[in-house]
Amino acid sequence: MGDAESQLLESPGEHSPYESIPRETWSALASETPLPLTASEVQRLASLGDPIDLSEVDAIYRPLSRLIELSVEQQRVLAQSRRDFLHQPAQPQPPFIIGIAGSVAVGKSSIARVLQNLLSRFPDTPKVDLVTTDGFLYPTAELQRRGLMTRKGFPESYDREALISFLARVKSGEPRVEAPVYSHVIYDIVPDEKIVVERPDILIIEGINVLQPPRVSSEVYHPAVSVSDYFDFSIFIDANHADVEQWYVDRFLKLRETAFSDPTSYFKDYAKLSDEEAIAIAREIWVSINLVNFVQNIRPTRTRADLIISKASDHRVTEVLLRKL
Ligand SMILES: Nc1ncnc2c1ncn2[C@@H]1O[C@H](COP(=O)(O)OP(=O)(O)OP(=O)(O)O)[C@@H](O)[C@H]1O
Ligand SMILES: CC(C)(CO)[C@@H](O)C(=O)NCCC(=O)O
Repeated sequence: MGDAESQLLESPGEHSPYESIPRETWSALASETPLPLTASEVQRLASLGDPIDLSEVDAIYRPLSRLIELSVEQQRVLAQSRRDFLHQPAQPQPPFIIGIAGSVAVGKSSIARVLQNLLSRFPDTPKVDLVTTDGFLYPTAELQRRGLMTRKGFPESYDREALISFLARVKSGEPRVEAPVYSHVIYDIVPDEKIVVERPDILIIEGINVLQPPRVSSEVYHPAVSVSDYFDFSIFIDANHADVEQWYVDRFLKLRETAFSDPTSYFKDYAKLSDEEAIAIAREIWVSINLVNFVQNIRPTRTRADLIISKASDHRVTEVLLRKL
């Protein structure tokens, strides 16, 4: 996409496909949003250990859960009208699929877990499953075979066909679909561990690659499917990349005290590093791998999302861009 084209898409204005909703306007919606958080739900959310401040959950993510529920309700009404028109019998509603994209360490998993909780409070969608695309990375042995160990997270490091087949099976209403599981501790796919998806009302799929366009070879267009073809709603989490680098380094330091100290950890040698050494290594990995991937492959997918959430350096949401209907 050329510079002028992406600017047109991203800057709010009459030709932009997005409307910009500043924080104050968005958070004011909380007072009109049903299902205020009860004391026990606040406790349940807090006990999950997610870093998102509970006042932020209430002000930003609770209105977002309502906005998403509106789409779920509308989709069910439309599906019923279509079946009536086509004289088809009633059928179970396939899962509503939400994609969450954004840089490594931008906070996708934290937001996804909070949304999973909030969405499951609505009577129409009690069963909300969450899957991360990390599980669809090729196992380390395969990445090594393909010479991709320094390209983890880049489009070619994922088994895209397996991911698309997983989504196709979930969307077609298969009763039981399995996804592989990735561990940040062993830095690899966990052998014999699977996450099982059994006809949820909503599936949230979170990962840096979920809005990647279909892969086309050479200049020739040919039929291709993209992961996002299965999405009913998509979200891009955006932040200044210098802030994300800091979050990445902070998480690396935290992991050094916890996961990296595990003797099975791929990074167990990092547990012995001084703060300064660990920070230097984290920055080096960030600059040479994750930042390059962000600039080349992740940020360009921003304007494929239905909703773009912008976060400030303290993780507070500053603006929401919503695709116009
Ligand atoms: N709202 C928040 N408030 C404070 N800290 C946060 C918030 N969201 C995320 N973080 C912190 O930022 C870091 C990255 O968050 P998280 O692991 O959720 O990101 P991610 O986008 O899922 O990353 P990856 O793609 O690498 O799995 C973590 O250290 C997390 O604790
Ligand atoms: C697993 C991914 C690709 C995405 O979560 C990421 O966390 C990652 O491992 N990136 C590779 C470089 C690094 O170790 O940060």
